[in-house]
Amino acid sequence: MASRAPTQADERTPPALEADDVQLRFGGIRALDGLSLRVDGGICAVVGPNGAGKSTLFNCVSGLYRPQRGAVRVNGTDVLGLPPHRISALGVGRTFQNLALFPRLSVIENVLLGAYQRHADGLVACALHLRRQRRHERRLRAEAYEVLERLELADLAEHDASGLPFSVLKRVEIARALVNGPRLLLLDEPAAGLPHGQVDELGGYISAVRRDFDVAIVLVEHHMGLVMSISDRVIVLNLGRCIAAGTADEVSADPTVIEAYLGAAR
Ligand SMILES: Nc1ncnc2c1ncn2[C@@H]1O[C@H](COP(=O)(O)OP(=O)(O)OP(=O)(O)O)[C@@H](O)[C@H]1O
Repeated sequence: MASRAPTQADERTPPALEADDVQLRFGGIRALDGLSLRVDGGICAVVGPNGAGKSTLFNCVSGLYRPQRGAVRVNGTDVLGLPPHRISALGVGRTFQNLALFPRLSVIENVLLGAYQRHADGLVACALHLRRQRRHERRLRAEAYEVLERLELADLAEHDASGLPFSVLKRVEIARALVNGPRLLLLDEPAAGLPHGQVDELGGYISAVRRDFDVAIVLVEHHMGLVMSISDRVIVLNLGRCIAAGTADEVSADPTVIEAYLGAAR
């Protein structure tokens, strides 16, 4: 495909995600050590050896951790110090390394939990206005159902999460992360625990979500086959810093990256 010169609109669009000199220490451990990176859109993989700071980065972006220094911007808005539900309302959805679904709730109830997250600061007001609350609940349920339909999961809406295949639960978790219409979706190791044969299918699914929901996706992933096949860009972290960024081919040929992985394996 021929490349085109960036337009003025492109230049004005803030990055989907930007981290600027972020530092987060746990006691003597520097989990993020002056991390800076920029994600403009598409599918961007964040990779790196164990302990590089990948999950810590996600936890800072989604408001679970608060760095001691630096800035994190989502679509140009500074999110540091905001609580998770405010960040969710600003258009950030995420999944977790270990499935965070409630097995005894139905698929749609699990997805609804994602929608309630956006309204966390309005719950008391809702409780005081029950009729309005019921209308509100119906609207959220309709939104959740629509996401399930778009992800071809609507047939399972009333099914308990328990008993569903692991690969389906992964999709339900993605549905929950999409219910608030995020502009940035963080996927934490989506391939973890999947048999090898199902990883390609998951890759196709993530690419379809990116297209159909018009959302920028950042994924932390150890499965290099998945990273190489779906990522527009790859960012490599080591020891809490960004050591390389580029296409999958560029970073996999980068001597600094090879050394970081070999060093971690020694
Ligand atoms: N809550 C915490 N308390 C103390 N140390 C932590 C905490 N969270 C992360 N760390 C430490 O911060 C560093 C970065 O951890 P992080 O989980 O972000 O790495 P990662 O790149 O996601 O690793 P992995 O690929 O193994 O999941 C590690 O040394 C880890 O032990």
